[in-house]
Amino acid sequence: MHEYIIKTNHISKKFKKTFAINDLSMSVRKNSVYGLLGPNGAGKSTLLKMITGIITPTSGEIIFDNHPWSRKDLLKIGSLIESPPLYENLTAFENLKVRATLLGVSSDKCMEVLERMDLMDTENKQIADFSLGMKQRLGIALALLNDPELLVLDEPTNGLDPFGMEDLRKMIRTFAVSGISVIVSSHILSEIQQVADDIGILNNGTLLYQDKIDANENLEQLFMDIIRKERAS
Ligand SMILES: Nc1ncnc2c1ncn2[C@@H]1O[C@H](COP(=O)(O)OP(=O)(O)OP(=O)(O)O)[C@@H](O)[C@H]1O
Repeated sequence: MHEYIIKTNHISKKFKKTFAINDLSMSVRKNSVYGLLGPNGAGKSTLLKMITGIITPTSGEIIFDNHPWSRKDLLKIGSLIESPPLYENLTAFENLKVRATLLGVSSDKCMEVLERMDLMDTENKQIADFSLGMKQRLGIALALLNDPELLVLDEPTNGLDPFGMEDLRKMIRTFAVSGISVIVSSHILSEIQQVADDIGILNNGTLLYQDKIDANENLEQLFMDIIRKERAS
């Protein structure tokens, strides 16, 4: 079995004259949670949009499961980037059913992902009556419909209260143990510390650090040191 679900080899993304991502090489281990950290504007969303095919790299290569990334790999990649694409006038189940029909996936699968995201009792509730936390979880349920091998979550806890954050953290951990690798971005260090196996620290489009993280590490100190050093150079 190959060790990495995704690797980027020297990828860059240039918008007009500026590089949002500059010569970035990262490796995400299979069945792990990779926490992508970086201050606002560091390039986190740009990187995740390249992995999920929303934008194309200006240069470099993305390797998915040991072969060059192609659009058909999107069938194995689930994502929640920015806000979840939900129809406010439909129920949770109906929202799932729309995507399931497109993917040729059964109604049973819709129920399975609802259960997995702890939304069983809300299947007939309209999205307009959903809390932000429920919407985020439904967004992830949508991303799970095609049984992805990689789940990409861009700041999924944004705007959630501490309970909502904790719920989501627990769910993210269950993905890694059930064979779904996860990339999750955040600028909240404690969030990432509690959920990630590995971290990458991004600043100004450059990956400054990538390594395993354990619960005892002072991530805040590490993050501040790395970013300060970079800003001083
Ligand atoms: N479509 C675009 N056109 C021009 N510049 C862009 C575009 N998308 C992103 N950028 C620029 O690229 C840089 C990185 O932005 P990006 O949104 O990837 O950062 P981020 O780390 O996700 O930030 P945040 O934490 O604030 O969401 C920023 O300077 C941003 O202004």
